[in-house]
Amino acid sequence: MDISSILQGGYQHPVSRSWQAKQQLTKSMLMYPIFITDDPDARVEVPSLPGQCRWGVNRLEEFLGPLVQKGLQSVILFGVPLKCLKDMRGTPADDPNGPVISAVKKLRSLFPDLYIACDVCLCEYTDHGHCGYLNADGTIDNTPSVARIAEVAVNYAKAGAHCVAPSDMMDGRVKAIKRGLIDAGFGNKCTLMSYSAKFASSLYGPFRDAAGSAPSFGNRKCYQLPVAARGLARRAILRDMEEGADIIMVKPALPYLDIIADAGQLAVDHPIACYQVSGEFAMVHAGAAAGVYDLKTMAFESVESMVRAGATLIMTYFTPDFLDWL
Ligand SMILES: NCC[C@H](CC(=O)O)[C@@H](CN)CCC(=O)O
Ligand SMILES: [Zn+2]
Repeated sequence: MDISSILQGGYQHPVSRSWQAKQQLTKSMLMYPIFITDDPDARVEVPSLPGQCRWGVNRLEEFLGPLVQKGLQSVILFGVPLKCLKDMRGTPADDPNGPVISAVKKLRSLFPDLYIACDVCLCEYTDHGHCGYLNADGTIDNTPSVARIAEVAVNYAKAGAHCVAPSDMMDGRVKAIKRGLIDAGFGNKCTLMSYSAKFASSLYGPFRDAAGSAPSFGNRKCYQLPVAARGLARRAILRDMEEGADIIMVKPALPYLDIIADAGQLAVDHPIACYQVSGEFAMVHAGAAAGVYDLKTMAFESVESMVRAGATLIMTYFTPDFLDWL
């Protein structure tokens, strides 16, 4: 046999196999999405998201303390207000006493080294459940939506967030947020992580259950990207880079590894993030429960594919598990 035919000698041992990955998954690459509700003492399990809960601010130390001890380095907050009065502009989004701003302040004091990102969107706070303002005909009214998203982002930065992450997909929101952060004196203090290539995926269901954020009518196909739209994703990534995004995110992740790879080539000097969304997480659990594969093995296989595609920051609900497994 020709010498060039022999590859197995390079990975016959677990140690030499570990060297074959260009980048290893590490704890610092994991950002944990967490749900904060407006009952301060709540701990409410989310049936469609195995092991995940909606937490009240008074329970955050009990929830995150052990994870911080195991090496948790970053979280991204999602507000789940159940007692607020939702309206067409998403007024509760930046309520100074609301779940997100209260949690940012609490976490900053509890865990000074924890990196705190805030998802910025209106869908959890609008009475219609869309991510922006609506025109009378039900279409997105982009300009006022962008102004409101920027206002919410700046208020999260003022509350102490290290990062704001607009998941709304309104056109031009990155530039508006960046301008707002600069004008408020946070341009050099708060990271802007943009959900640049975010697709109108069918994999958001469990999240919408958890957050109560499903649109009351229609869908998000006029502002989230068409699932087959590689060109639009590339254009959105380039646009957000130009508008001042510090981190570029692709979402969902596993069905979009090609987009993650594209992002790494287009935004070669930016960190590339990806979000293993709720439906992906539920799928991995469902397959394991059905006996198709071992849960831990599949969790690693799915997330390591995102690392291989070029992601250096991964939002995943498996974060607590990986803190034990890594
Ligand atoms: N701002 C929209 C929320 C959005 C998807 C959606 O409901 O359209 C995601 C949160 N950023 C869902 C994330 C997930 O499914 O885990
Ligand atoms: Zn939204």
